[in-house]
Amino acid sequence: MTSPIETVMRTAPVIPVLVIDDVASAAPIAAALVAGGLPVLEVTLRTPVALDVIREMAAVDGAIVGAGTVLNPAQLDQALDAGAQFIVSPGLTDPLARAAIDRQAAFLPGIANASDIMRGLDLGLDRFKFFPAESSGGIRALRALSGPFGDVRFCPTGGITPATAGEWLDEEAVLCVGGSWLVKAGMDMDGITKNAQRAAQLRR
Ligand SMILES: O=C(O)C(=O)C[C@H](O)[C@H](O)COP(=O)(O)O
Repeated sequence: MTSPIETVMRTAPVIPVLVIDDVASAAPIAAALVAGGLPVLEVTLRTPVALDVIREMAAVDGAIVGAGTVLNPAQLDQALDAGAQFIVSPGLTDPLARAAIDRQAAFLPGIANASDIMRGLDLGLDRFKFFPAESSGGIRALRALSGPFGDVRFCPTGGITPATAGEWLDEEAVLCVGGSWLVKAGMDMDGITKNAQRAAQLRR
């Protein structure tokens, strides 16, 4: 059976990683990304308004909104209460993983090495964010990890660019990639939609 997080990972080739400071921009940005063909959105809990941003974006037609930078069970619960449909963490801790499993949340924890993956497998998890992807060894590291862990699938994130995303997506172990390049401060909505359109065409 396809797990809820795998369904999210297979929905679009690229997950925009969003750091939004201004709640008023949330719905227009989400709509611009959805219009460009990227409905899966990761709102990082890096700004004080992130939970409000999740609420606003979750109300946008077609958007599948998750929370990123979720570090502990308290943040997990806040994000789920705000309407997050999936939960992303830069790492993997027992308390967070157990809480995510307990809440039946679609959960994408970060891993960077074999030991992280093994802890995840022990908890029953086999879909991971590979973070930080480029500085942890890039595609060569991912291929090496896929040897012993052939059934594990990844969303590499961290250092991925429009120029390299396609190479990552060519890897069998990669279901999608994450990146912050789609939305940067000062971009207008047309620019965001164009970025999304280019990224959406990267599907294998
Ligand atoms: O805050 C978090 O927990 C994260 O999710 C980290 C982000 O995924 C990366 O910072 C995105 O990496 P870039 O695309 O290289 O900017």
